Amino acid sequence: MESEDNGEDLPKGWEKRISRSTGQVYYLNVYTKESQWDRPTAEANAKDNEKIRCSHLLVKHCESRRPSSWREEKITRSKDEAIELVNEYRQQIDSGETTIEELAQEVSDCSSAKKGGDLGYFTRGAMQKPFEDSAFGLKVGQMSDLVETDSGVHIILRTA
Ligand SMILES: O=C(N[C@H](Cc1nc2ccccc2[nH]1)C(=O)O)c1cc2ccccc2s1
Repeated sequence: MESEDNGEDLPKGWEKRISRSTGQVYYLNVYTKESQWDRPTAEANAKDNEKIRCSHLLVKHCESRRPSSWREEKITRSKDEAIELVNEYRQQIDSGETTIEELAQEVSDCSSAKKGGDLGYFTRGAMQKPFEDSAFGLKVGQMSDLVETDSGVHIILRTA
């Protein structure tokens, strides 16, 4: 017998949602962000295609894979200077003076700067490994320490 929605708790890892277009109830796997119409009967598993969402601030330097950005045609700062800058930005965020989204819009050398550094949802395998390892190690709402990739020096905020 299909278990009616008699207010019974959902199996772990599922959330009940209402479709904005049809008003129908559907169920969201909170790990993979996949959704389904049928009421789940088993725990959601965080398959290896788990999706998370992050925003980040990137400061490139002369050794970056592509030492150019919307901000600067030719980026010449040294890696050490980039690290110093990111540490300063981190302090401004930690002090509450600004947010990573606000700061990313002004100073991030990634094209995601236009969207406050939002990279959208992604699974493992999508981003450079050091970035992925840091991002998937964060809890939602948590900010990373400095992360170095071939692109430059990042601060990451996991948003979902
Ligand atoms: O690789 C990108 N941008 C590069 C810089 C960069 N390198 C990264 C490495 C890891 C994560 C984000 C990164 N952004 C660039 O502009 O030179 C991306 C931009 C955007 C924008 C929106 C959503 C995803 C992405 S990934």
